[in-house]
Amino acid sequence: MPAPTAPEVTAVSDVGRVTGETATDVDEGESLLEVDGLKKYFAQESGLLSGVSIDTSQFPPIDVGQERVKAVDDVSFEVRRGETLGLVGESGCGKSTLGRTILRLLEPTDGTIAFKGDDLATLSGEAIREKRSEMQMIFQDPQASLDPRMTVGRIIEEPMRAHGMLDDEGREARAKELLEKVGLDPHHYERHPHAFSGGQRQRVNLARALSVDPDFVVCDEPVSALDVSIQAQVLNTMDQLQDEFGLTYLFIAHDLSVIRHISDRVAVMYLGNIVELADKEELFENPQHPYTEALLESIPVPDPRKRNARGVLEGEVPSPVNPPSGCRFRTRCPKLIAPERYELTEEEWAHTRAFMRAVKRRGFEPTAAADLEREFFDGELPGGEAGEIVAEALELIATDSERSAGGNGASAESSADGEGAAVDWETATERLLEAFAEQSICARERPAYEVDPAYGSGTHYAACHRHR
Ligand SMILES: Nc1ncnc2c1ncn2[C@@H]1O[C@H](COP(=O)(O)OP(=O)(O)OP(=O)(O)O)[C@@H](O)[C@H]1O
Repeated sequence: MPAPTAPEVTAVSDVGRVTGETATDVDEGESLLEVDGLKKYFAQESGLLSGVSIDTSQFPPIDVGQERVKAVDDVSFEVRRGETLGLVGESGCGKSTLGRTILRLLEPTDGTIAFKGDDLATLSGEAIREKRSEMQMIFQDPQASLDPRMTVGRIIEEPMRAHGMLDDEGREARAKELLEKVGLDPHHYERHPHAFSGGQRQRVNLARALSVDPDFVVCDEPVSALDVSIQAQVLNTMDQLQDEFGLTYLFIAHDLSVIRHISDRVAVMYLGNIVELADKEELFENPQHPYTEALLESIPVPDPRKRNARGVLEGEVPSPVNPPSGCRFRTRCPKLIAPERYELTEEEWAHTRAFMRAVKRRGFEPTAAADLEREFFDGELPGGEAGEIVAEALELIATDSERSAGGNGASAESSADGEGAAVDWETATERLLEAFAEQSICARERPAYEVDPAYGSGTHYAACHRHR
C-alpha cells in the first residue's frame, strides 16, 4: 500500500523539509525516476475520420487500424535525486508529452515509469492521486494556470487542501512562508493574480507547486513566456529552491541558453526519441549527435560574421505519424552515412547525398543533364553502380527539362507533358532514396551507443551510427 502523505507533511515545521527527515529512501545522486521504453501515441485528432486510415484495396475501405501520432516512442532514461535534467528539442518533438506522461497526466501507451521503485504506469487512479503530492508540474503560461477569481493565498493553499494537509491556520502560515521563499511579499497573500507581473505569477505557481512538499517537479518551459531580463531571476530562484527543498527537476525548454543555465545533465529529443544525453558541459562542449550539433549551431551569436558561417537544418521535421526508420534524424542529417555496398569516396557521397535531397525537395530548376552534373558533381559522377543510378536519375530530370522547355509555352504544371514531368521527379526521387538513403545503416538500424566523455566521467549516450 502506498505510504500516506498527509501525516508526513503535517510534521513540517518550517516551510522546507524537517531537518534530518527525508520523504524518500532515495539518496542524493541515486535514481529517483527510471523511465524505460516509454511510448505515448495519440489517435489523430482532426478530420471526420480522425484516427482511422483508409485502405481502398479492401471493402469496406476504412478501419484498418488507427493512424497514430507517435509523440513519444520508446524513450528510456533516469533522473537522479537532487539533479536538474534538462530536456531540449524543437517544438513538436514530444517534450511536453513526455513530461505529462511521466506524471500520468496522460496515459502511457507502453513502458514503465518507476518513481522511487513504484511503477506509475500501472498505478490506479487513487494511488496516482496520492503520488501527486510528490510530483508536481509547472507550466509555461503563468497567467493561464492561475484562476483570476482566487487570491494568491488561496491558490497556493489549494493543493494542500486537496491532499488534506494541515488545518486552515497551518495552510495560511505555510502559504505566506512560501510567498517569501519564492521572492514575493507575504503581505500579497490577499491579492489577485492580475496584480502581479508575469515573472511574479510564475513565482506564485512555484509556491503552489511546492506547497505539498514534492520531491520531483516537471517544469515545462517555465520561463519561455517571460522577458529575457526576468528569466535569469526566476531561474536563480528555482535553483535556490531546489537546494533548500531537496528538489529534483525535469526541466523542459527549447531554448539552449536556458537549459545551459539550469541543467546538470541534458537530454536532447528529436521526433519522439532521445538522441543524446550527457552531463551539461560534455553535451555543450563535446556534442556527438548531428542533431545536437545543429541545435547548438543555431544558437544566435552576437558576432554577425560568425552567424553567416553557421549552417541551418535542411528540410522539414517528418510527420510523427510515420517517422523514418532507424535514426529519426536521418532524413535531414548532414552526416547521413554512405551505404557500404557502393564504396563511395567521402566527396562522392557528399555530392550524391546533396543531389538526392535536392531532387527530393525539387530544389532546383530542371535543366540539361550536363549542367546538373556540373552543379552537383563538379562534372564527374561517382563510378560503378552508384554512378549508374545517379545518371539514370539525372536523365529522368533532364529529359523533363527538355520536354517542358521544348513545348509551346505551356507551363509544366498545366500541360499534359507536365504530368509526365511530375512523374519523372517522383521516379527519380524514389530511385535515389531506395538506392542510397534506404540502404544506409542509418535507415536500417536504430542507433544507441555510449561514447567516451571528453569532460568529466559521466555517461555520454549518443544515438548516432557514426559511433558504431
Ligand atoms: N492530444 C494530442 N493529440 C494528438 N496529437 C498530439 C496531442 N498532443 C500532442 N500531439 C502531437 O504530439 C507531438 C509532440 O507534441 P508535444 O507538445 O509533446 O511537443 P513539444 O516538444 O512539447 O512541443 P512544444 O514545445 O511546441 O509544446 C506533436 O506532433 C503534437 O502535434
